[in-house]
Order: sequence, then structure tokens, then C-alpha cells
Amino acid sequence: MKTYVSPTQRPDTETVVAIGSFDGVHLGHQALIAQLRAKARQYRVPCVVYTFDPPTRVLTQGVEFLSTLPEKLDLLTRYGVDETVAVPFTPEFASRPKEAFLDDLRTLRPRALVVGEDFHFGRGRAGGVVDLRSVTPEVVALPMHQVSGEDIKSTRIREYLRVGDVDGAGRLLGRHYDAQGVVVQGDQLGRTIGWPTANIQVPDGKALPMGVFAVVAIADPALGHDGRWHGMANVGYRPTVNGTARRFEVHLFDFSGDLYGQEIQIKFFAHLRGEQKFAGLDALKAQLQLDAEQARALLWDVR
Ligand SMILES: Cc1cc2nc3c(=O)[nH]c(=O)nc-3n(C[C@H](O)[C@H](O)[C@H](O)COP(=O)(O)O)c2cc1C
Ligand SMILES: Nc1ncnc2c1ncn2[C@@H]1O[C@H](COP(=O)(O)OP(=O)(O)O)[C@@H](O)[C@H]1O
Repeated sequence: MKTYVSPTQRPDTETVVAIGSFDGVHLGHQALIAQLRAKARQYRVPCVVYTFDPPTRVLTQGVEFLSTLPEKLDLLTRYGVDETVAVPFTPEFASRPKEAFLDDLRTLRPRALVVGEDFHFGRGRAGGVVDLRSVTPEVVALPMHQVSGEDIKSTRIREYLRVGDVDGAGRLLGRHYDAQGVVVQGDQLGRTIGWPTANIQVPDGKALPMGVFAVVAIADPALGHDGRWHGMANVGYRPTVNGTARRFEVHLFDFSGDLYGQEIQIKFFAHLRGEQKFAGLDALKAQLQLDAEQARALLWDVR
């Protein structure tokens, strides 16, 4: 998939364009992309996603994002998008009048536009679906997509993650929620209780589910096991050892070796429990044994 940071960068040819933050590229976004691809086939032009980095709500409401830009681009490629224009969403960009946004859009020469029916743009969110019709008469405004009667929204997915409900998040995403990062040094306590845990550093602002989870880790195949390991992860503050900062730690089953500096992706499969304060390391150790048994049982038929 080709990627541009400004609409003026792409070649001067006709397109079809979907516009939005696409944070998480959830089932609603996937439905939008399906419509976009149908239009692209109809007009025999490339399908383009016009998106904002970071997602608009990160700037306007200070919330965490579900997908980093590389994750988003990866997902858009996977769902069949030909090109992405990812413009830096700065306070200046957000405060431009709606006409400036429409002018940018015209340079993409869209035959058709595909948006969610609640899409707004420009200073004060003054622009809407009606304004888009000045760019092309063919504006497809899709109603809010639902699964089992529930609206599919990035906000809802963030709420699920906050309480550790990775099932709920996964239902709206159409896949397991995941996060990737590099393994850094921790307090080297894990190995002393028989459960070494890789501390994963994710990009600032990346949303993580809170609690203890059964996970699948995707690592460098050179580490063995085809690069896929089952494991258990904790996202929390480690009250047992009086931790203060949020940590993301994972223990990989049947792995031994060094992971420092490795890039690892973690897929969250099931919520085991909330994080607790134990009386001491022995009590934590006993609980980790139970967590491991439960995680192994949940993952036994997962590749
Ligand atoms: C599956 C799992 C569950 C955990 N659950 C808790 C918990 O409930 N409470 C807690 O204080 N720490 C919990 N921890 C974090 C441990 O405190 C942490 O791994 C240990 O302090 C070692 O930290 P280190 O890797 O920085 O040495 C958990 C860790 C894992 C891997
Ligand atoms: N099964 C395993 N799961 C996770 N990390 C492991 C495992 N076996 C060895 N390690 C290594 O040990 C480190 C974790 O040991 P630990 O004592 O918890 O140290 P730290 O506090 O630095 O994370 C990991 O970063 C990794 O390099």
C-alpha cells in the first residue's frame, strides 16, 4: 500500500476516498472499506483512505489510541486499501475552516466519497456530509454499524479495555486486540520467584487492557517455536511490590533465553482476573501458578 502525508503528494488521477480517524480499524471501519472497494471496482480507480495521525480524539479529548500509525497502515493494507493519505493532525490542522479541508479533498479527485454519517470536519466540526457533496455528488454516508445491537465505536472499545474486557473489545474489532513493543529491563525480580517476565515498552499513548490475560506472543522466529508462544501477561501497577508506574509484562510458557531488545507483539486472548495486592511474593508466586494453568487450558487449541 502506498502512503502519503499530504493529499497533494499523490499522482493527479481519479480516486474513491474514505475519510476518518480509523482508530483500531474495527468492524465498522472494515464495513466502510468494503463499500470503498466496491466503488473502486465500479470506477476502476484506486481506493484511498484519508486519515489523521494521531486520531482526532487523541488531540481533542486526550484519550489513548487503539492503533499506532504503523499498526493502522498495516491493517488498512490487510483489508485491501490501495493508498493512504495520513495527515498530521495538529491543533493548526484542526482549526482550519471547513473550506480548506474541502480544497485538500478535491486534489484527490474523488469520484465517490465514503464516510460514516456522523462524520464532521474543520474548525468547530462545522463541516458535514452535506458539504462533501460540493466535492462530488456521490457521497455514501453509512449509518453506525452494529454487532448484536451494540454500536461499533472506538470509544466503546477503549471502555472495554479499561476494565480488561478483551472479549468485548475483540467482538467490536473483529480480531483480538494487540500491542507491540520492545523488551526492556525491569527490576529483575521475576526470575527470583521462578516467573521471568519480559517488560514490554509500547509507544506512548497506546491503549492497553488492564489486568491479567492469556496471550499469544509473536516474536522473532529465530527464537524458535515458529516465533509464536503462548503466555500470560499483566498490565498494571504491581501493588504487591509497591509499583507506581503502569507496566506491561509477559511470561512466555516453555521459553528460556534472553528477550532484551526484542520486538514482540502480544495478542490478548482472554481476561483471567484483575490485578491484586498480595501479602507477599510467595502468595503472588502461588497465584501465578494458577494463572499459568488457566491460561494454558484456555489456549490449548490456539496456534
Ligand atoms: C501473569 C502475571 C500476573 C501478575 N499479577 C500480579 C498481581 O496481581 N499483582 C501484582 O502486584 N503483580 C502481579 N504481577 C507482576 C509481578 O509483580 C511482576 O512480574 C514481578 O514484580 C516481577 O517484576 P520484574 O519483571 O520487573 O522483575 C503479575 C505478573 C504476571 C506475568
Ligand atoms: N519464559 C520467559 N518469559 C519471559 N521472559 C523470559 C523468559 N525466560 C527468560 N526471560 C528473560 O528474562 C527477562 C525477565 O526476567 P526478570 O527477572 O523478570 O527481569 P526484568 O525485571 O528485567 O524483566 C526477560 O526480559 C527475558 O529476557
